[in-house]
Formats: sequence, C-alpha cells, structure tokens
Amino acid sequence: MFDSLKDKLGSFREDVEETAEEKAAEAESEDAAAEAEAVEETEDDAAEADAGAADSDAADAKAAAAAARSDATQPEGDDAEHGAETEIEADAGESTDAEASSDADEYGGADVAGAVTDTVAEDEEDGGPGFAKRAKSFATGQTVIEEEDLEAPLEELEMALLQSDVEFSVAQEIMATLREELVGETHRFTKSTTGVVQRALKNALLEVISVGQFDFDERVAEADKPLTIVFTGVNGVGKTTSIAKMARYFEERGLSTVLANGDTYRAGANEQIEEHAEALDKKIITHEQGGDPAAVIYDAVEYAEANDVDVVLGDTAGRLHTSDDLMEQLSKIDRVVDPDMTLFVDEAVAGQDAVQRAKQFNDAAEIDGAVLTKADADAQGGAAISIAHVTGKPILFLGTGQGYDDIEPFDPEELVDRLLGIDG
Ligand SMILES: Nc1nc2c(ncn2[C@@H]2O[C@H](COP(=O)(O)OP(=O)(O)OP(=O)(O)O)[C@@H](O)[C@H]2O)c(=O)[nH]1
Repeated sequence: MFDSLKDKLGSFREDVEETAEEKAAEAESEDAAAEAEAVEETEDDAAEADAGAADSDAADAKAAAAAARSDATQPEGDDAEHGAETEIEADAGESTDAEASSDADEYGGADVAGAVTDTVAEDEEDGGPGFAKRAKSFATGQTVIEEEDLEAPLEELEMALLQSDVEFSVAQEIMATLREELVGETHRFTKSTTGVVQRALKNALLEVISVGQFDFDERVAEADKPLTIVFTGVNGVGKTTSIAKMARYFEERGLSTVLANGDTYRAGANEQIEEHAEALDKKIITHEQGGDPAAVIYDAVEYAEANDVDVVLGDTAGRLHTSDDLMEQLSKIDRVVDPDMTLFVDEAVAGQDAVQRAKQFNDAAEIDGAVLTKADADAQGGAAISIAHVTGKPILFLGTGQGYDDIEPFDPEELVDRLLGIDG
C-alpha cells in the first residue's frame, strides 16, 4: 500500500541527511583549520612577547600585561600591539561556521554548556572568542540546517508528491511545514539527522492528513438508535461493497444493521446489494427501479425503529443524467431522512479525481467523512494524503481488499508511520 510514495519520502530523508552530513564534514575540516591557525598565531605571540620582555624593564612588562587583559575583554579593540588577536576575531566574525555554532547554543543541552565553559576558559589563554566558537562547534558536533540546504531536496519532494497525485495546495502545505520545522534546526553531525528529518516529515504529513479526524466508534456509540448512515459517491468505486463491509464491521461490534438500496437508477443495483445482504444474512429494503431513493431509505429507518435495529446503511445512485439530478437527489434524501452521517466513498487509485469528487460531493450534500477503497491497490497515496485537507472532512475507513473483513478504521498516525517506515 502506497509503496511508491513511501519510497519518495525515504529519498527526501536521505537527501537532507546527505546534505547535512556534507555540511558537517565541511564544518569539521574548517574547525580543524581554524584550530591550527589559532595555535600558530599564539606561538608567534609568545615569541614576540619573549623578545619584548628582554628589552624592557619590569614596569613596562606590567603595563603590557594590563593592556593584553583589557584587549581580551574588548575584542574589537584596535591596539596595534595585539593585532594578532584582533585578526582572529575578524576572521571568525565573517565565518558562517562560527554563526552556526553560535546558533547551536540555543539547541544544545548540558553537554553543550559544558563544552562552552571549557572552550571559553581555553579561549582566554589561547586566542580570541572566534577560536572559542569554532572549538565549540567542533567539540559539540552540532550544526544548523539552513534554507539553502533544503532547497534541492524540497524541490524534488514537491515534484514527487505531485507525481503521487497529492493535491497542489496540500503539497504546498507539506513544504511549508517542513521548511518551518527544519530551517534553523540543530542536529548532531551524523547520529540524529534522521530523527530530525523524520520528525519534521511526520508532523508535516499528520497536519494535512488528520484534519477533522474524530472517533467514529465513539460517535456511533453515543448516537440515538437507529443511526442512519448514507453512502454517496460515483458508481463502480466500491460503494456497495463498502456498505456490506460496514454491516460486518458493526456486527463485530454488537450492532445490528439493515441495508437500503437507494440506488434506484441503475439496473441490477438491487440484485447486487441483495447478494451481499444474503451472504451476510442482513435485512435489505429495496423498491422498484426508478423509485424514489429517499422513500427507500425512509422505509429502512421505519423498519429499524420497529425492529430495534441499530444502524441503517443506505446506498445511493452514483450517476444520473446530469450532476444536478444527482445532487438534487442527495439533497432530497437529506431533507426526508435527515441522516446522522453521510459518508463519501471513492477509490484511492483514482488519485486527484477522487479528491475533486470528494470536494464536489461535500459542496453539494455535506459529508461527515470519507471511505477510501482499493487502498490495497494504490501505490501513490495522493488521495489518502489530500482528501481531509481539501474537504475539511476526515477519511474514516480504508478499503483494503475485496473481502467483507477488508476494511480498516483510518488512523492518520498509523498511516504516517507506515509511510515513513516507523515500526508501530
Ligand atoms: N481491491 C479492492 N477491491 C475492492 C475494494 N472495494 C471494492 N472493491 C471491488 O471493486 C469492484 C466494484 O465494487 P462495487 O461495490 O460493485 O462498486 P460500487 O461503487 O458499489 O458500484 P455501484 O454499486 O455501481 O455504485 C468490486 O469488484 C469490488 O470487489 C477494495 O477495498 N479493494
């Protein structure tokens, strides 16, 4: 399920990790070079100081020491005698590496604080604060992810999401969250880059997938009975099969059901749902082809009330002469039956088409959630990622096969973990 999308998300993670590791290696070699440079400068200073001391009296030496101390606390000082220290500071001030290690302070833990104290102490002996910053970056092994590091991997991920049929605005939202979460994020050079990128991906995906999510079982348990659920969506996507699967689902939770065939338009619709009802040993209410779908579902509600049935599952037509007819029919069902829930059914494999249909159906007859069928046959995952964000209504179930048990309550976190290869 969603294997192609899974691969693409994995590639993004690897790209960012690779960029971060290259950057880390660069930072490390710059640190080493800076350290060598600072040691060299310090040795030169020491040699100069020795020569000076030989030529001067005790009072002069005392004055030079006092000047050196004041220079250390005011590194911008331009005292010619201490040109060497001033140069080190100017160097470090221009270095992005020094900036990165300074930012790293905000994210560092106790060990970072320890490293800072150590290097500041060394700093007073060995050189300017620039050296301290470089040494700290080297010692703590931390660096910061910058916007430019993400540019290429994000661009590739955006392409990959669009190719996976993720809706454009949803892909944009995912990009924005990743940028927000990752830019400025500090990470240890090699060990925890994976954690940082994985966490950002998880948050970005969850944010779009879990829009409007609610606990379906809890809502059913709390509702007055009979509870009426009407299923909408175009023909052929697995609507009737999903109704049959839901009858099994409720039975397993101790709830009785009656089926109603509100698809009075299509020839053969009665026979199709009757087959399922027979296989599942459920009561079915049907009318003649061409009858009023609202009347069929109304009759099923009356039957449920009279026979203490918990849930009415109403099928509807998916295609009429015009979409106006279809929407008019759905709004008549709304008026006459006033269902407790309207669930939109579509197939995951339809990708963007499923997303657009979900939006149209929701606009015409407000849905409470979606059932996404044939997820078992979908490598892309675009519809699963996009529907909730586009409609504001959650996916509640995934169809995962042709059998009556092949339906899973939709859990956004579980899906994201699956996509990111996180073991549950
Ligand atoms: N692989 C797979 N096949 C499914 C799934 N759900 C339904 N199908 C198959 O999809 C085909 C169409 O399903 P139907 O239930 O007849 O489609 P429908 O939307 O009800 O069609 P209408 O009754 O015309 O509205 C059938 O062969 C189902 O077995 C699913 O989750 N996975």
